[in-house]
Amino acid sequence: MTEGTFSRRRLLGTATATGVAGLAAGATSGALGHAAASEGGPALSTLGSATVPFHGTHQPGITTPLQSRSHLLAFDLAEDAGRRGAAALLRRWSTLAAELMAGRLDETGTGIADDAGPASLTLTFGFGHSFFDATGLTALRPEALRPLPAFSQDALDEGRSHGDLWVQIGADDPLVAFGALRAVRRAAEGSARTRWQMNGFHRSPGATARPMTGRNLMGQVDGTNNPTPDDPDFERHVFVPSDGEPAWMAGGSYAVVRRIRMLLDDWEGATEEERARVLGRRRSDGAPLTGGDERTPVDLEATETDGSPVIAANAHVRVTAPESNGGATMLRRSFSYHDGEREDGSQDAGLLFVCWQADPLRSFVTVQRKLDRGDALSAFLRHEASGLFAVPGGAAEGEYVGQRLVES
Ligand SMILES: C=CC1=C(C)c2cc3[nH]c(cc4nc(cc5[nH]c(cc1n2)c(C)c5CCC(=O)O)C(CCC(=O)O)=C4C)c(C)c3C=C
Ligand SMILES: [Fe+2]
Repeated sequence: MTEGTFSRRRLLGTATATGVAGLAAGATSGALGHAAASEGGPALSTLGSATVPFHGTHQPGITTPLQSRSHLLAFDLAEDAGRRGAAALLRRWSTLAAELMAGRLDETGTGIADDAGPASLTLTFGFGHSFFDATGLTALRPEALRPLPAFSQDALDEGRSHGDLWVQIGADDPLVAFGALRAVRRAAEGSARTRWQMNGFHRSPGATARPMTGRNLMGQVDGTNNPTPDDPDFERHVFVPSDGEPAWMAGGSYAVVRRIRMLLDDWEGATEEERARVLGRRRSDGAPLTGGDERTPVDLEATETDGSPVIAANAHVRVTAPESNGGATMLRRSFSYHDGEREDGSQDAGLLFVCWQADPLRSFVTVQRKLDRGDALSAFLRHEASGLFAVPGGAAEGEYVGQRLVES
């Protein structure tokens, strides 16, 4: 993370955080950012002033610490847009993203984010399976983008699934995120129409007494066993290598997006023991049932005195562990959502599950197939929408995202 230069604003400090592991640093700086407004000028806290670079090997919003607000959007190209229209749109979006992420928020043209800093704003762009037919680029569609298989527990709403283009917006301020959303939509006018939009949230930096892994709406500590950028195999698991196929995906990654509703009344009606057994970890502090604290590795071999496994055969952490899936690994970067009440009075709430990997067949599909066959947590979940997107590598200075594809 770097600091941008703001001639119009006074910065109160700096924030440094890189990668998912940097969440703690971001949270701490946010907490310190309550310093009062200085006389004669608006107070821009370290939370507001934090910037994430747009240009680089990888797109932002993948290893960036989770922000507290997100908008996920899919677009379908206008019928007459074609490859040329798509290229022009990607150029407009990239210019916009670079400006907004650097803190030039007046570029939204809306006034919504006036007075705010970029608040770790990120914009990430991807291509769905249908993009390639719509633009005549079918020959360049990656093998890895073939549609996900149907899973027995899927109840997918097609209107809220898939799409030619995908945009992920994240920011630590809701007005900044919404301003970016309006600007992204406006730039698409005439070239693409919104297919679906989902709005997510996560804990605000500084909201906890000490930086810690966030919780989902089931109250579980979620994200503990994510790979981190310091892991020697992190790049290999998450990003397409520089000599990978197709060449335009070098430095890119594949995002699987699933809208997973939680049956919160059922979950909250279960005992604490049952909830722990379902996951294989204690809900209170995220520690594995085999002992230690949140960071202690789960011991999948441990048995009770009667010989039964401490971590049940269908416990979520056993079913999803790389050891149970031939090493399959993904980076989970999910947001919670809440869209009010359903007709039956239950909450329309759950997880906008987003995971990142170099090979979705090897990672997400392998694990989801196993979950589909027998995962205790699945009884409390409903998979309602799905998308798979090829997210190209980051743009170099002077380049736009996806240029290597649409100009090849
Ligand atoms: C196909 C992949 C996965 C889906 C879908 C999924 C849904 C899902 N998970 C939780 C809550 C937790 N998951 C946890 C661990 C975990 N989950 C997956 C994969 C999927 N989860 C993996 C690969 C792992 C890590 C396994 C390991 O190596 O130990 C945890 C435990 C804490 C953690 O490590 O993050 C929780 C909690 C929900 C609520 C959910 C759907 C809504
Ligand atoms: Fe999980």
